[in-house]
Amino acid sequence: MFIKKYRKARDKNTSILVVGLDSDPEKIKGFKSVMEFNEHIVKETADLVCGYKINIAFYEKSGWRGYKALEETIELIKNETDLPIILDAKRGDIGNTARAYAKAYFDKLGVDSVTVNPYMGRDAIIPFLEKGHAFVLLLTSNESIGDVELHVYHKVLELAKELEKSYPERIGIVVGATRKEYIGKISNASGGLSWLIPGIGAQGGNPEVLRELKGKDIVVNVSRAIIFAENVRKKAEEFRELLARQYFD
Ligand SMILES: O=C(O)c1cc(=O)[nH]c(=O)n1[C@@H]1O[C@H](COP(=O)(O)O)[C@@H](O)[C@H]1O
Repeated sequence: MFIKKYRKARDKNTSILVVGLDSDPEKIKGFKSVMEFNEHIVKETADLVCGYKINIAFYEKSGWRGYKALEETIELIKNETDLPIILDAKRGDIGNTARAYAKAYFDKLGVDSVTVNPYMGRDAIIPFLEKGHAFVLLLTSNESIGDVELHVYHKVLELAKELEKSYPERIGIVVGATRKEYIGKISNASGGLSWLIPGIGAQGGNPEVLRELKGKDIVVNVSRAIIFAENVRKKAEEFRELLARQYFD
C-alpha cells in the first residue's frame, strides 16, 4: 500500500524527496538506453528518497520500446528497493475506461499510486482508489491555473475529502510549490489527504512552502534538476537536505 511504503521510506531515509524519472531519451547522454540511465539514477539515489515518480509521457514518446523501458524500470525499483512508485499519468475518464486504466497501472505495471485528473468527477477517480492510491490534481505548478483550476480547486478539495471517508489513506492532492500564496489555506482544509508537490528545481518553486505542511504525508518531486545533473547523487543529497530542513526541523 502506497502510504505505508511511503511512511516507512520517509522515516528510514529522513527524506520527503521523490526523484522524478522523467527520462527523456533525447536528453540522456552517455548511456546506451533509458533503462541503463534509470538503473544509474536508482542506484545513486535509493537511500536518499521516499519514492520515485515516473512520468509516462517520456516513455510513451518512444512507442512500445518506451513502454518496455517503463515496465523494466518499475521491475527494477521493485526488485532492488522497498520504495513506492507513483505513475504520473494524469488520467481522467468515464468509469468503464478509468477501470481499464486502473487495471493497467495497478495490476499489470504494479505501481503504488497514480496521478488523476479530477475534472470528470468521482467516476473518474474511484476506480483508482479501489485498487490503490491516487493523487488528484488540485492546483498545479504551471502558469495557466487561472483558466480553470482557480475557479474549481475548492470543489476538488471538497470531493477529495469526501472520497477520503470511504477510501482512507488512498487519496491525495497535487499542489505545485509555485503556489505559495494558497498552500496555507489548502493545508488547513486538507485533513488527512496526502500531498504531491512538484515544481521545486527546474520550475523555481519555493521550498519554504513545506513549513506549512509539517506532520502531513507529503512527497516533493524533483525531476530534471536531479536526473540531468552532472553529479546525480550530490544533487539528490542537496535537495534531500533542503527539503528535510523545512519539513523535519
Ligand atoms: O502531477 C505532477 O507530477 C505535476 C503536477 C504539476 O502541477 N506540475 C508538474 O510539474 N508535475 C510534474 O512534475 C514533474 C516536474 O518535473 P521538473 O520540473 O523537471 O522537476 C513533471 O513530471 C511534471 O509533469
